[in-house]
Amino acid sequence: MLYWFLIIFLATLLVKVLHHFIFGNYDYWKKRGVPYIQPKPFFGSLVEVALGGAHPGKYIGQYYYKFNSPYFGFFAFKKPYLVITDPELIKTVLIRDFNSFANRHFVSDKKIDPVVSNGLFAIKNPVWRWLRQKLSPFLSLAKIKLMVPIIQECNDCLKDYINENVGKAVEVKEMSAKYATDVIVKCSFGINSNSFKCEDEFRLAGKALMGQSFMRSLKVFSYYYAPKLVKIFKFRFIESSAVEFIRNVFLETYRKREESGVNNQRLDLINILIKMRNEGAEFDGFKLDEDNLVAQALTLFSSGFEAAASTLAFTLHELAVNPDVQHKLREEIRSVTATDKGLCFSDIQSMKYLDMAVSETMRKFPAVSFIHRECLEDYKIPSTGLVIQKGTPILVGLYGLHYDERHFPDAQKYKPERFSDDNGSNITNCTYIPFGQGPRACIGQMLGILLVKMAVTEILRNFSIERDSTTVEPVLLTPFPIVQAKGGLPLRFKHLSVNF
Ligand code: HEM
Repeated sequence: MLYWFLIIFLATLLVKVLHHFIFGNYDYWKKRGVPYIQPKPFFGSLVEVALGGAHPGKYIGQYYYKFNSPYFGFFAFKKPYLVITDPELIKTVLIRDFNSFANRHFVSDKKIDPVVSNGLFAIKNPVWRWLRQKLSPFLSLAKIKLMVPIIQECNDCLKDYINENVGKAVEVKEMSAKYATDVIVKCSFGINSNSFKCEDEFRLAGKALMGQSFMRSLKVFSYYYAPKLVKIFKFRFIESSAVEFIRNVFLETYRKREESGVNNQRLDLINILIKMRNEGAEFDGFKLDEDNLVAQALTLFSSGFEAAASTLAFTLHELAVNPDVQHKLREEIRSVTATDKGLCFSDIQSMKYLDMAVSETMRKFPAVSFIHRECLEDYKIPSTGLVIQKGTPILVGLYGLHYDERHFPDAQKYKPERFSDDNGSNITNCTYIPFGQGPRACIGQMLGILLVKMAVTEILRNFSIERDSTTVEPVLLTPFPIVQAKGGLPLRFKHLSVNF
């Protein structure tokens, strides 16, 4: 009798343990009355994404219409995540109650990746707030204006490159990545990376950062959705070769600059970091030692060039497949800029249609799919009473938000007019957030926009942009976490018959 009792007891225990291992707490959202994406045993709700069958932003985005709720849940393996969809709630999380959500949900483990974890993107509050305040002067409006001549030099290289390739199919994503690399490296470090002239090491480092290999995608996926895999396999977010290259270049430039003395007129990133270090800046045990200096340089480079390149490439694509928009934009550029002169900041700022076109690109193809936050203390949502538990990852999905027909009717269409003075003022707050929102929004927004606008202006002043026979429209996104078009973005450039 005892024997049978023991067997039944052990069998029940085994079933329970197995059930927990496979299904975890998959009733977590149900118990709280939150609609959720049904999980698959063990893997959770993102199996299709993890297996490379769907772009994460588009995959999560499709559920915006399925649930009539200000939020919905999903499971990454067994961990519950909350996606917030209601603009008021997004405003509450990103701005109003920011202190309860100040950190990005992203692995930040100094033992596994000391460089990335100490960079502005990954570092946790309160060190984050202190660091952000210190780095902000590098990307202030006054500094951005001083960067115009530097960007113009990179623009000239871009123009030469297109001139050499007129009439041929040009992969504009790669072209835009070269240009954005040159701009960010020159503005941050004062170095010419010359990506158009040779397969420069900065460009190679960029490719290592943003490549779409299986391993790269797995690492990016794990940093957001499978932190345990990061810990078990000690995944470094960025390839060691890329880190080493940037470290060497950065420190060499840093030391040379330190020896020659800081020129206060030229407050690029290196000079700002030298000043901070000389002032003995330190907060809560966080010091600007060499590793932490390199971390900031690498973070700005890696966060900046891909997003800006993606925005530029998709803008060029949309201009090629919407010739009426291209024509209208060229007319505006023609009316504002002089033929024989470089571009100036006020010209760029004064072009309303240019701003509308770039804004519409960032609505249709936000370079970053999700805004990630982590709940830092149990938090009761005022409007519904749901308590978000401490440690819960919160997502705002830009592909859901920007394609929501209630806010952007005919959302699949490229319509810069959505952002005209008349229409733009009707856009509901926090339904259009390509740079995120609140204190932790993109620090490089002004530089990113400026470099995109200057390139578009220079290209349209000199060339017409046309489809190639291999251009795919509508664009399909690859299933990788980094936003990329399937089959690339091939286009052709022609000289304008009447130059201006
Ligand atoms: C068109 C170009 C760009 C787009 C669309 C873009 C988009 C974004 C987005 C969506 C975020 C997350 C914001 C949030 O969590 O609320 C972000 C963060 C960030 N971006 Fe950008 N970005 C661009 C250009 C740049 C550039 C040029 C730089 C640097 C030179 C840069 C540096 C950063 C950094 C460091 C962060 C983390 C900020 C923090 O946590 O305090 N970005 N960006």
